[in-house]
Amino acid sequence: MQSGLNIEHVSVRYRNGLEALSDANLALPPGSITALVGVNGSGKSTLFKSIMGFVKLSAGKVTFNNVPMAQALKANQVAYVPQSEEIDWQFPVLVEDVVMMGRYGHMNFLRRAKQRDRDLVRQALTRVGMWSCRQRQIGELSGGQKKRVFLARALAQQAQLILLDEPFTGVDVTTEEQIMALLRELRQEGKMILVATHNLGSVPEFCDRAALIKQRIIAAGLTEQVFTHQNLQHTFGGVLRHFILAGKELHEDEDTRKVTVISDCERPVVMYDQWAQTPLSRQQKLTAITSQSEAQP
Ligand SMILES: Nc1ncnc2c1ncn2[C@@H]1O[C@H](COP(=O)(O)OP(=O)(O)OP(=O)(O)O)[C@@H](O)[C@H]1O
Repeated sequence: MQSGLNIEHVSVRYRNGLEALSDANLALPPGSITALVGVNGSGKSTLFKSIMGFVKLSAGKVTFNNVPMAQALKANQVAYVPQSEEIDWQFPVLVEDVVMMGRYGHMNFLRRAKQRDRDLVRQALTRVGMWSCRQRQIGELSGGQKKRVFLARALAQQAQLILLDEPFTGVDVTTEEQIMALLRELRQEGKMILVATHNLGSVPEFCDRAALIKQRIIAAGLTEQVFTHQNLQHTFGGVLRHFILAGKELHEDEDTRKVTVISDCERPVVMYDQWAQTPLSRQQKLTAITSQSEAQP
């Protein structure tokens, strides 16, 4: 079997009888960032919870580097950054204490931090640009700052597999780009990252792989192979909007290439002709979207 994360034939049925995941299969190789994309209620969080052992599997198994997931979790190899709504921000705790929680699994039951733990907390907070906020209460921070603190906790944990549930919700473009840059660095270091996101437009920018989910994994693999119009349409059904821009609406010269814009209402995916050919810059994307709205009265 391949090293990395392997999810094989996993099904999850909640107590109310709803089958949120059905025969899901997904593999994450070392040194990769995989986007997990699907509509609300398609099973993204349930998939995370089944990796973390928070829900009982009704069928299938999850392994990490060829050992059962429970063993990998015990060895602190997995960090989970949940959706912001799942965290109690009223809980009075300092930023540096949140990050130190990433070290708990490496400490004995007395949870007394050693110098190495403190060094890793400092390095992690510095890396996400939050060291100067270390003495602040977590609840006082902005949405983007909170996300960075939770990312720092995952860094301090030195996890091999990092699960991020909607890391870009409520985050400005600068913070989004900082988070993406950090994730790329982590990929270089050989880590595996699974990111649930509704931000379709950012997926080709930083995810080398993608998995489309709708109770089952509809398609998974290299982003350019998975992120096709047909697969996205199947995943999003009627929710998806799709425009093709060409001719005078797009070009003032003889360039005949088309731009395809696919959106589920957050940031759209923009493809210039054959999409793997020419990734567009942010400015080009904005221009394309503006041209579209001007072109459609
Ligand atoms: N604890 C639970 N008990 C019963 N049903 C649940 C429970 N948690 C989730 N569900 C249901 O399982 C399905 C999948 O939910 P899940 O939270 O995994 O979706 P999601 O893709 O993460 O959605 P979103 O994009 O809105 O975060 C939904 O129909 C949801 O209502």
